[in-house]
Amino acid sequence: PPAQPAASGARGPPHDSTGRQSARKRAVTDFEFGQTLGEGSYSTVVEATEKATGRVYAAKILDKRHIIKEKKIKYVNIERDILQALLHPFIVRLHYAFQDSQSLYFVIDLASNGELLSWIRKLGGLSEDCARFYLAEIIEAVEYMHMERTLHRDIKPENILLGSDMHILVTDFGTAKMFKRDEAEQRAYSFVGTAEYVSPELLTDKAADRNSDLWAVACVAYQLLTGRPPFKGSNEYQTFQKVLKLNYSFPPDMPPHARDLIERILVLEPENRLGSTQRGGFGELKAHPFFQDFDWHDLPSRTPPPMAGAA
Ligand SMILES: C[C@@H](Nc1nc2c(c3cc(-c4cn[nH]c4)ccc13)C(=O)N=C/C2=C\CC1CC1)C(C)(C)C
Repeated sequence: PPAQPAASGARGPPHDSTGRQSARKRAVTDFEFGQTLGEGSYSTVVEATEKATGRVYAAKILDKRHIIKEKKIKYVNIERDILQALLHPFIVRLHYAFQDSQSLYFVIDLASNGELLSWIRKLGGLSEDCARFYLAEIIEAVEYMHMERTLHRDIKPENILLGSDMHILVTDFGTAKMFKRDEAEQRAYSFVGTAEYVSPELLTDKAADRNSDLWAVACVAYQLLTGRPPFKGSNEYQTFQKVLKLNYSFPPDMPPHARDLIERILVLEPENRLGSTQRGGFGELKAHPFFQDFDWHDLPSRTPPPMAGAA
């Protein structure tokens, strides 16, 4: 078509042939890549500044040859589809996806305050108020994923990031599972998460469901307060043994309500966990005495408590 006259004023995103509004494609040349933020098993996450706007994002860069060699194409497509489908203030958003000859690029929200794990390690565990606030945000994010028929399957403090406003941003959906609308079976059999957060049923009959994410949330709750996960062996096998035998203990200074909440979730039978699907979901978690007087209304617009260490 003849060159379009330069439109005056701001133009909305161009319309493609079907007239639908389509976000303009981006390319590698639209960005300046900066420091490495994190390394995944098949990816590197780096800072990425969009030249035209100065906006700073995170770019997850995957090496195509490596993905193909390791037969991970399916996981890459799953992650892209799930990131595009999940829209929630506490979940990272995919802004653009493109590729060049050797890499795939996902341009994502930058979580400029890094991984929750770093804060837990730096402070040796959070104050009860901070732990309560961040556990509440994690519960909301996981409850939303489950309502969208998605299992995360690898919830852990490394995958819970903090934005510039210090609210959480859940990430790393490469091993998540999104069930189709009509898919009756809400159990997934193909993946085992990280040893310290994996649920017993995953180790015995490999079947993960929402109650497996719930188990991981309880492990994170324990770690928020104590600075370490409840099940930790000297190697992965030892850790698995501790999980299967429910072999963990609380420090004496564990706040009683927090101990009660975690004890009621770290139960071997998935359906008997507080907050399990069979018991009606996360509502009974939110009603637990640990959250007494906690205001669950509109968490994204609340100011997080100043990050503080356990007393
Ligand atoms: C968990 C992940 N680490 C990370 N993934 C992402 C970060 C991120 C940022 C920092 C950070 C920021 N400031 N200081 C550290 C440290 C680790 C990060 C970010 O900002 N935005 C999106 C991310 C990931 C998007 C992914 C869903 C596609 C691994 C370890 C797998 C690389």
